[in-house]
Amino acid sequence: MGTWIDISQRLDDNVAVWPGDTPFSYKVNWSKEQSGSVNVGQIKMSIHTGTHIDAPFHFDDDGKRVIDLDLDLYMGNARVIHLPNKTSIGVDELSHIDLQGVTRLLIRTDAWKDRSVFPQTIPHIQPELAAYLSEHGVRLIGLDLPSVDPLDSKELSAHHELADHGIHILEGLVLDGIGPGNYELAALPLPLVEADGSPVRAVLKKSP
Ligand SMILES: Nc1ccccc1C(=O)C[C@H](N)C(=O)O
Ligand SMILES: [Zn+2]
Ligand SMILES: [Zn+2]
Repeated sequence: MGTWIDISQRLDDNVAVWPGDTPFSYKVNWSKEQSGSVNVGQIKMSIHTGTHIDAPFHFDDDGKRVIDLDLDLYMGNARVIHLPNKTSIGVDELSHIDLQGVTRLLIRTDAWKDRSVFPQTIPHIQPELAAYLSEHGVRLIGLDLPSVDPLDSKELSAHHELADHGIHILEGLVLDGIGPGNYELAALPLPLVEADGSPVRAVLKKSP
């Protein structure tokens, strides 16, 4: 036992939230005393808090909602790579890495140091990387960051280019201490019918 490693952010009042977005809250809305039998909780949060996936509807009004996403994207073999101290991540940063057979690519940047505060700047994905990754068969990109674009971006070019190349986005991973290599990943979205994304519980298991 204990072979699955949790790579998700914990969800409590300390979780960092996109500036201006809905704060996270959990409360017992109907206590055992009130109901006579059970504590019944309620959560309120932005979908883009903690470890989550973006559905294309997040940045495209005509894009797929969470319920339309292929679950195979979020379960199966994944490659973890370590790219610390970058200001951005593009083809140059990945040129030394053999992506043969990599469907799910998780990038550990270590750039978000104190996860209780929202970062000021992050290394972003260069939009041109999308075509390169799709040529190599990548269908999911995951990062230990709250976005694939610069935090002040309005165009969200990387989000759009990735989606246009059939690459789905997993954000807010915790990859501290995860060595580069091959793993099994599970990070399933909730069956939210209309949503623009979903919180996930992301876990990794080292492949033999
Ligand atoms: N939560 C937000 C609130 C307001 C404005 C943007 C956002 C985002 O999350 C966008 C971000 N670029 C993203 O990676 O999805
Ligand atoms: Zn998001
Ligand atoms: Zn995003």
